[in-house]
Parts: sequence; C-alpha cells; structure tokens
Amino acid sequence: MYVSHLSLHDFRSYADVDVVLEPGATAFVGRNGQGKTNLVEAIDYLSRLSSHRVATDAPLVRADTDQAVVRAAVVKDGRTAVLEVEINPGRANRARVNKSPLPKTRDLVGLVRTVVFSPEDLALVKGDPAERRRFLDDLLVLRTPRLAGVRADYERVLRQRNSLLKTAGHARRGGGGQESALSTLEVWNSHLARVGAEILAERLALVEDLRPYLGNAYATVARGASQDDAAMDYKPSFEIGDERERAALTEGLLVALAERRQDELDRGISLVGPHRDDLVLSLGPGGEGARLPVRGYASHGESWSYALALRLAAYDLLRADGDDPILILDDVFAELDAERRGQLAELVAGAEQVLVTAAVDDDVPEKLAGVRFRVAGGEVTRVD
Ligand SMILES: Nc1ncnc2c1ncn2[C@@H]1O[C@H](COP(=O)(O)OP(=O)(O)OP(=O)(O)O)[C@@H](O)[C@H]1O
Repeated sequence: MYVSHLSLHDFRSYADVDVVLEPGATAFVGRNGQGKTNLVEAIDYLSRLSSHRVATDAPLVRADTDQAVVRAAVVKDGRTAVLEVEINPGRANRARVNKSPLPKTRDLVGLVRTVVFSPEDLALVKGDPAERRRFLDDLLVLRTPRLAGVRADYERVLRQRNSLLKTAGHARRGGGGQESALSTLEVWNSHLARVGAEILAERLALVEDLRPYLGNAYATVARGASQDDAAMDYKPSFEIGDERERAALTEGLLVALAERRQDELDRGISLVGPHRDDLVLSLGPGGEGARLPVRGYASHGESWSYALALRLAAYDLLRADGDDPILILDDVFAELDAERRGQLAELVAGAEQVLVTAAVDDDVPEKLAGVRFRVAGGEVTRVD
C-alpha cells in the first residue's frame, strides 16, 4: 500500500498543507523544527490513532485551534480509499472512509499500516517494560484491528478494578463496606482474567510469529559488528506453564489474582495481568551459551541495532501477512554510522513506500534517493 495524497488542516505546525506522494522512496529534507516529522507523524496517526511522539492528542492540534484534520488517499491493490480523522482533544474524535462516517473511530485502525523507525526507538530496548508492551500491542492491533477494542476493554477493566482495590483497602482499614467491595472485586477479577487472557494469548502467539524475523533482522543489521544472536522471551506476571490456550490462561490469572489478593489490597493496584508483563530482549552466542539481557548490558551500538531489528521484524511480519506496510524512517540516518546506514537503506529500499525525514541531503542514503521535498517555513515543496 502507499499514500498518494496527504492533506492536513491545523495539524501540529500546519494550518493547511497538501502533498502529492508516490510509491517508492520519498525524502522530506529541511532544517530542525520545520515540520518534517509532523508530516510523517500524521500518516502514522491515521494508521494507529496514536503518535510515536506523544501520549495524548492535544499537542497534535495546532496551537490556538481546537480541531485537527488528517486526510490521506491510500492506494492498495490498485484501489484508492480516502481516510480521514478529525482530532478533537477532550471530545470524541471522528473518522471517515470515502466521506462516510465510521460508527467507531477506532474502526479506522489498520486500514493504512505503518512501521515507524525513529530515535525514540532506543526506548524499546533501554526503556521500561511499558514501551515493549506498547510495541507488541500496536503490532497486534495492526495485524488484527478487532483487538483495538479488546485493548480498550482491558484498560477500562484495569481502571475500574484499581479504583475498587483502593476503596476495598480503605474499607479494610476501618472505613466500612468491606464485604460489598470484596464481592464486587470478584466480578472485576473475572473481567480482568477473561480480557487479560485474550491479550496474553495474542501476545504469546505474536512473539512466536515474530521470533524468526527478529533473529534474521538482527543478524542483518548488526552484520559483522556482533557475533551474537538476538532472542526474546515473553515474561508474564504469573507462572503460565505450557498451556497457552485462552481458557487455561484465564484460569491461571484467576488463581494468581487469588494468591496476590492481600498484596493488591495493601497496595491498591492490580499486580497481576498483561499490564505487568515484559518482553525480555537478550543477546548471546546461541545454543547453550549464556545470553545477557540487552537492557543494562548491551552497548549503545548493539542497543540501536536491536531496536532497528525489532522494527524490521515487525515490518517483515506485516509484509508476510500479505500487505506491504508504509515504512517511515524519521530522523534515523543521522543516528547511525555509515555501515549501519547503508545496511538499513538496503534492507528497506524494496518497500512499496518509504518516507524518510532528514535535516540535510547527505543524511539520505543513495539507495533511498527517490522523490525529494524541501520543508521550510510551513511549505512543503517538491524539488526534484
Ligand atoms: N500543536 C502545535 N502547534 C503549533 N506548532 C507546533 C505544534 N506542535 C509542534 N509544533 C511545531 O512544529 C515544529 C516541529 O516540527 P517537527 O517535529 O516536524 O520538526 P522537524 O522538521 O522534524 O525537526 P527535527 O529535524 O528537529 O526533528 C516545532 O517548531 C514546533 O514548535
């Protein structure tokens, strides 16, 4: 798939901008702060309804305005669809496809699929488990858009259950009403176990699907620079054994919730469930050799290679599902040494559409020298 036309209204720094795009490689070049990332961020937002840079929608809307609109014509298998999202911070966003409103905005997710590489990706490797959970969940939703609803349900269950745990803990410490709070807790335990098991089962399956692609991607990105193999293991918040069916995981979650109940009441938060899991990334010689976790052990270069490999693996997996996602390389080449830069460019050059942002022309690798836009002073001008 590729985006053939992008149009923004009051999105980030742009009052109005229209850009006609082509398949193949396109680079947006301009000095810092001119709005290059804002362009590709808009396409990524259409794909996932969230941004790789901010957790809330407010910064996406141009200062002193209250609504942003992102519209893109997306060509897939020769057919064009116009996707549009209205971003209304503090109110419900709205989405349209070919001008028809979608009943739920999140039905837009996955209609255009993107994989973004950005300097922030280092956090995937060096950051908190939440970064890696988000990586897995974003990929799950792109592959199976229905899971956006499951993810939202889980967040809602967690919020409600956490607030109940606080109330029940307070009741236990003498505030009264303990029995009713505890019986309501049972109801929320079963919701958490049911929805949590679905997410857990999906993540476990995803990690299995991703694993072979990660190994290959790391070997290619780190070619020559590292003898080690990249591996990853899903680390749940409770013992799961060999049974990975949803029913067994639901049961396992209920048992773990019962075991941790005292702790949860003491601390007033949910301590069991996929929101406490991690994806442990490691490097090692393979076979019986010792593997070391990347976080805390790997060098800066190895960490970068690992982060790139994770994104590449996601891209390869989505591609193997049968649809070429749009690749976005936001400011990454300046971060890489010449060898890694060349390797990455070579790996992605065959993608149906690659959008690159760079501060100077020299940062765009030869292999990705396709269409070029100059971005300056709010104008996006084609220069080739
Ligand atoms: N909501 C907003 N309203 C108005 N301007 C905004 C908004 N959000 C960001 N900007 C402006 O957009 C500019 C940043 O744009 P962007 O991140 O696309 O830069 P860039 O060209 O990618 O730069 P760099 O090369 O430094 O990454 C900044 O000047 C910032 O002030």
